[in-house]
Amino acid sequence: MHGIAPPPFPDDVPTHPLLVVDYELIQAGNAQEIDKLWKAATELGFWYLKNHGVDQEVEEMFEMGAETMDLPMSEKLEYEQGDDGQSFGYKAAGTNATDEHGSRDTVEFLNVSKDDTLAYPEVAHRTYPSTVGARMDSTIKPFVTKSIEVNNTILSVFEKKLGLAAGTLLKCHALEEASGSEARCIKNPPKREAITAAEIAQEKEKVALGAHTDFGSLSFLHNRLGGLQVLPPGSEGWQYVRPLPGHAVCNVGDALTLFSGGILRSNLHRVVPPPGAQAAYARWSLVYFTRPGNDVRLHALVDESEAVKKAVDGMSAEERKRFEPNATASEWFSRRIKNQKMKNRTGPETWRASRGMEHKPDVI
Ligand SMILES: O=C(O)CCC(=O)C(=O)O
Ligand SMILES: [Fe+2]
Repeated sequence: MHGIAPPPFPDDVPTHPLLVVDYELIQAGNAQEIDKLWKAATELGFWYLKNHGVDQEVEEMFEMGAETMDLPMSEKLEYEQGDDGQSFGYKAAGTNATDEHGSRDTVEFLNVSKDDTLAYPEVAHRTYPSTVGARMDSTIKPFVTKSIEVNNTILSVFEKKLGLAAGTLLKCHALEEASGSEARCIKNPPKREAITAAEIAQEKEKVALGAHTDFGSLSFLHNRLGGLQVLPPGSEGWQYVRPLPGHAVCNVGDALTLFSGGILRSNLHRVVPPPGAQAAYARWSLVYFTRPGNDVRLHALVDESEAVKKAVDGMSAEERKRFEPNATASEWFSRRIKNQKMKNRTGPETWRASRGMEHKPDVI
């Protein structure tokens, strides 16, 4: 982020191309662009988003993240995530499992709640390090507000495409309702040496953030260095997503997969160290997660949409059960958060209990 500019993403590393969606055209209701977004969201569940207009806010959020991670560890730990099954606060590196064997993640991050941001200076859920309060009004609120706008625009496209009445999905993500929605700033520390294409091919790189699907509805992600990988449907191997300047990476999470009866795809992804010479640099990323209101029940909206009903009717009985998890958004979320924590681990079963809508639950 600071100092010398990192080298570019290497050319000899295979990447998975994502469709590029133009946010301005989506806003303007351009039918062709809406079809492209729909294709991306239903086939891979990931796409690039350009012309989203949040660049300045993203830069400032990265500054806030760097200021926070530079605080003494003792201060950061005062604001560590609690045991309440919510993810807000600071997470130290190595505190989550990345797989069922208990390998540890290498990322530290700071999660700032949407509710705390909008309520500030009142406290909705919890307090944060001094660096957060100092930038709540100038940096965090503008980022959160604009990200919500972008994600809500996309939600309303999905709503229409699924044949749901206007406002059905937006109501599940009402601004004034308490939710797990949050901004996350992530730091993965640098490696001493470059990671070669041969090592990448042999999958020798250490996983920084284990294979997962996102818990909520929509993720609006900004990164600069490589490291994000997707496991495309039908593929056996992980593939890098190349960061493109000015382009966010957006993806669908479990809640939308559940609401849509699997029509919208919540795809597996993970983070490994950046490839090639980029590995010697700290990797920063920033996400805004839109998640349903805490009390919203997660289930396929079969009574509200013919398309969703048809999708669910076409499933095996076993598959259909996965789409009736009998959980509210907050129950779904806290189960996943708690069971990935190393300190709650009793064995492989703990990590397995953290799984969501992954199509290959065992992959790492
Ligand atoms: O850092 C990234 O590129 C992705 C982060 C991610 O997948 C997450 O925080 O859920
Ligand atoms: Fe993710």
